[in-house]
Amino acid sequence: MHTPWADWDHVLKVDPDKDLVDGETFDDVCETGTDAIEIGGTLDVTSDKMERVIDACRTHDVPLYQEPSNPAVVVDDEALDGYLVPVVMNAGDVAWVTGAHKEWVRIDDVDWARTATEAYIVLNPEASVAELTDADCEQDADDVAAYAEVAERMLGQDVVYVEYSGMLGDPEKVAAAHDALEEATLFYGGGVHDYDDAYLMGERSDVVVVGDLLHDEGCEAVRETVEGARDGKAAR
Ligand SMILES: CC(C)=CCC/C(C)=C/CC/C(C)=C/CC/C(C)=C/COP(=O)(O)OP(=O)(O)O
Ligand SMILES: O=P(O)(O)OC[C@@H](O)CO
Ligand SMILES: [Mg+2]
Repeated sequence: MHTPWADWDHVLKVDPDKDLVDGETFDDVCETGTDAIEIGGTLDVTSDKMERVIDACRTHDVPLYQEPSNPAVVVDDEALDGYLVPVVMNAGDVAWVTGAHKEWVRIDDVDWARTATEAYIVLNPEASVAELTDADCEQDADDVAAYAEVAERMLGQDVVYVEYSGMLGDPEKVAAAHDALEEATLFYGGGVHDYDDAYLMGERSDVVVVGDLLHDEGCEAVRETVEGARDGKAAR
């Protein structure tokens, strides 16, 4: 699979279980200027909710990826540019490192040409993803850097994802992950609510991921984060 994310500054994570702001449509979502849409989510995600988002986005030319939270919700749809499958480096339950992945590969016919993984380092203990995966979120900057290096060097990961979902993360820890990587792309997601947050994380990562803001405040707010991520990266 080629690595389109190498050119991205910003990704919008659409939770299929959450509504858009009143009056906004996926046409507006696709016009925010984001570089790609990841259809993700943790709780209550079903494949028909996924399909609804895919159908609403398929007529636009924004790259569209599914980030499946478990094998049962993987949607087989040519409208998807591909799948970005999390591997949770600091999960307390091995199911979220290789267990679910083994089951997916055992029962499904995976399209490896369109499938890549994201080596997640989950750092917000309040996030659903932390609870679901029993993640050990107590990681210092040198721990985070070491996980990033293991992901790239030992596990050959192209994407490392520092996940603070629901809160703005510690910039030092994000920078530590970024400094530990040679070729791999660092995604940062969590609590980005405005231009300044996006700029701050754009300076320390390669791709800024925005999720809840879309559902809480809408597309204009998201547009601000696209600018902030771009400007922060350009200032590096
Ligand atoms: C092997 C396959 C096909 C799937 C398993 C993939 C894995 C390891 C999933 C575990 C991590 C996970 C649940 C990722 C889903 C995307 C994500 C991080 C959603 C954000 O969830 P939160 O923001 O914590 O939840 P809410 O915002 O919904 O409360
Ligand atoms: O919802 P937020 O806090 O923006 O986080 C985005 C993404 O990292 C969630 O997986
Ligand atoms: Mg969330």
